[in-house]
Amino acid sequence: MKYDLLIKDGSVVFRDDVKRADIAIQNGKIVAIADKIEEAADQAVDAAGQFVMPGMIDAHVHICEPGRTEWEGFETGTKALAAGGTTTYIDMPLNALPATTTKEAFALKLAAAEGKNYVDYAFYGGLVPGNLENLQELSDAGVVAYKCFMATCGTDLPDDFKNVDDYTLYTGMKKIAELGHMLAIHAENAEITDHLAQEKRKLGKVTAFDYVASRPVFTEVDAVKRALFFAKQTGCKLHFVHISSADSVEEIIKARKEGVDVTLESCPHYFAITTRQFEEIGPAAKCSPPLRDEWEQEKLWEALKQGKIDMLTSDHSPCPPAMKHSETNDMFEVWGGITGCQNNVDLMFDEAVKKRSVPITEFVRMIATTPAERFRLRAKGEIVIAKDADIILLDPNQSYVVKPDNLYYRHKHSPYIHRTIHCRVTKTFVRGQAVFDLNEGIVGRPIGQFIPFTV
Ligand SMILES: NC(=O)NC(NC(N)=O)C(=O)[O-]
Ligand SMILES: [Zn+2]
Ligand SMILES: [Zn+2]
Repeated sequence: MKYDLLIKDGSVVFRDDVKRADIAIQNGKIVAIADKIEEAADQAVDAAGQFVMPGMIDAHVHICEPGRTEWEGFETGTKALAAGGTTTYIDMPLNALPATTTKEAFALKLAAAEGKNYVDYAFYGGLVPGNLENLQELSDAGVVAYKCFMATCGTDLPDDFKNVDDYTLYTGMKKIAELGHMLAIHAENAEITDHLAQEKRKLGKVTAFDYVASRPVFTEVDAVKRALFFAKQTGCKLHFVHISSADSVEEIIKARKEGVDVTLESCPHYFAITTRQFEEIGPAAKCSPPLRDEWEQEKLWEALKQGKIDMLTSDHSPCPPAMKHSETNDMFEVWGGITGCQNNVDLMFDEAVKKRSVPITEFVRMIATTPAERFRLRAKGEIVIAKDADIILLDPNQSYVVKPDNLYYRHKHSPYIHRTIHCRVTKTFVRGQAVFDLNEGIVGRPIGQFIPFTV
């Protein structure tokens, strides 16, 4: 038997342990795992001294194509994902035009994505006021889940995404439950955050600290609690995106114990950047919910160490540089969204595994295994026989400084520029094919495939 690819001598991260092993790949699948595999292969990769793990499944990415490809397109966005160690991503239904809220918009997304992706991908559909009748057709088209905003969205063209009113949230959950689907929620109280922002701006209070103060933790907790209450009424399965506070985590876990089928994600920036650092970095670090102070961040780290964070996602929400600039230094004016997906695996490995001794199996659970299970990407998320060979190599001892030149994004701004990261993704394989190699950069063709979802 001649294999297509052998990955030899690495420290392989399995579900429950890390073991030195060889991995054989044939036709894009993992076909053998053993201490030593002696058979021949077309290609052999020496992974000695490196961790071999499943590629990240980034369940929260905003590719802005079609319609706003000048913000970020499939090609540039997925090169960045591949270079950062992501092998599958789920695209959010907003920032492209039109927003993915009808089957027609879904078809436009699918067509625009064809032949441009370096990693595999699935799509979210949107729940917005007025599209209840479109939820079934989006399910039929293959969306992996639905997404809604309880906060006000940052874009406002006619074809853009709109946040839900209570009626839409409630009836949407009922319908999504009937469809056997899941609703993902951006949970912040729109009315309070909008009014606090207006108050601040009226007083000329427009710094990073003022922006953060306009979106206090309780506005996230409030939205989380209300959504959980609606979930209890409707039986809808929920997933909370980009949770920024330990208080929200606790509410979600409490509801889970009470029987709600609910998960949550958080993002590297909530663990790696504080409000004070946001003030120093400037608009590149603006996002919503905002980056929290040291005390809140420490509580979130505690939650992570206790295994309460189901998954990590990038919330890669890019924009052109002009939108991250304000003539009057008004933090409310600039785009809220972080360009960061390329550094997520190594940054979080550095912060969690290296600096805070989080077990590497826990890290892999958060970046790959749980997202695969929750979004039912059945061929993905784990190094076991018969799964797709979506595999990355990570060198735990290679430090580097993030520089614009290394970034594949359409626009090379990111809050992590100038940051030293003490480990590095060195190779990325999607279904056994190399898409990134540290020495050569992006390699091969855009081989990424759409993963249609069936309930
Ligand atoms: N329109 C956006 O991309 N928004 C995103 N922006 C952030 N997180 O700042 C998001 O996920 O809410
Ligand atoms: Zn959001
Ligand atoms: Zn987002």
